[in-house]
Amino acid sequence: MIETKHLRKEFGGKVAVEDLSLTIPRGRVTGLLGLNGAGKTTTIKILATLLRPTSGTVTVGGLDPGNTPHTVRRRINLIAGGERMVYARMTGRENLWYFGQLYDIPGKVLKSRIGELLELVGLTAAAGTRVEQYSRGMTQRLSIARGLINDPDYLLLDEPTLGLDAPIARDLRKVVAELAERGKGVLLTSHYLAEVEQLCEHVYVIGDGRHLAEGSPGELMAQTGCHRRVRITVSELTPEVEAAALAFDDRVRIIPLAESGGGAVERRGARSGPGVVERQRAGSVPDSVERQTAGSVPSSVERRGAGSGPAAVEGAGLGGGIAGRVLTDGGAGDVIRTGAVIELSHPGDVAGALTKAVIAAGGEPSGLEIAEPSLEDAILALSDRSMAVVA
Ligand SMILES: Nc1ncnc2c1ncn2[C@@H]1O[C@H](COP(=O)(O)OP(=O)(O)OP(=O)(O)O)[C@@H](O)[C@H]1O
Repeated sequence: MIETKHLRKEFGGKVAVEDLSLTIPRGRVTGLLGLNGAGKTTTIKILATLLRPTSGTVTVGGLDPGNTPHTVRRRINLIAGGERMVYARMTGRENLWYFGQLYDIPGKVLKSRIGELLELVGLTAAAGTRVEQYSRGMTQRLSIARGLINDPDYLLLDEPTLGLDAPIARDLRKVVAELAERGKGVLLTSHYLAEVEQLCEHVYVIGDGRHLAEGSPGELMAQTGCHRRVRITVSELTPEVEAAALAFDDRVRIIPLAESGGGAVERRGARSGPGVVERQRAGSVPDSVERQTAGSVPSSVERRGAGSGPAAVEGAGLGGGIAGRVLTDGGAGDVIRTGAVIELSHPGDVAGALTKAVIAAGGEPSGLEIAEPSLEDAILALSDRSMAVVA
């Protein structure tokens, strides 16, 4: 395994990585996540022996790269999605041959390995074409093959699918999963969190260079209180419906839809989180907006207090076509309410039971939306907490 203990890296006076201890075993994909500037690339460069840590230790299969850099470099390789790592004037096969020779791989072994790798990344037919004629996806796949040319035990992937179209990224993910199945230890950083959820059994979340949390994606979501979110739209919110919803679970949030007037009021059950408080006049643009389509994972997630639901929703594509503006505010005196979103973040499968409770109280649901919890929610919640600590 690769192990770091109390890793620290300073650039001048700037601390990029602080007291970071990680374990990257063989046979699985380990994720390293954090917001921009969290220290991911610095960490990966240290593991790839491109940077020396200021203090702390790194071992690769028990070996210290500081003492045996050549041996360690034969056992690891790095693929950085944002960087061109192959030569444009050479063909795919020539690139692999060139990089293979840098590792002193005997000709016969290298020839058959290149054949296998071209096959693995789907470039056999394009092996004789110059890379300058490759598409971005083909170049990226060649970079993966280049990263495997020394048959490393550990592969460090820094944003490997950066800028790739969905189908190409999907193919690459398959290759990465297969590599782990074959026993390679993979460390992955990616801003595509769905990719991380799909590939990683274990994820480290870092912020300001420090360890914030670790666990499976599911565990991280549970740790941060990110649950599946059910939203039921009712075209008319009566006191009975409101009471029934709040009685169903005290985490329920009632979010009236303002049809006219200067604002709306959000009410929460006793256990709901604090959320973000915002005021807004009719017709103005909200500061933070979350948009999502029914049943989808949110495409953008606003920053919010850990564990709380969204504080602002506009045009949320709820079934029934009701586009409502939802705000938090203290006074509801001037609000004409015509309907509401009844929202509940809950670990269980409560959509059916909550809908029944609403109907039993005389409510008429016009839309149901279920949003699965996302790793993005968890990262933002963890990072928000760390920012709060730093501030
Ligand atoms: N060579 C350098 N000199 C000075 N500061 C650096 C250097 N490299 C990184 N940093 C700083 O260290 C911190 C961590 O940077 P790093 O690139 O490791 O973060 P990251 O998590 O990879 O970010 P991103 O997601 O934006 O790529 C940042 O504040 C960055 O500005």
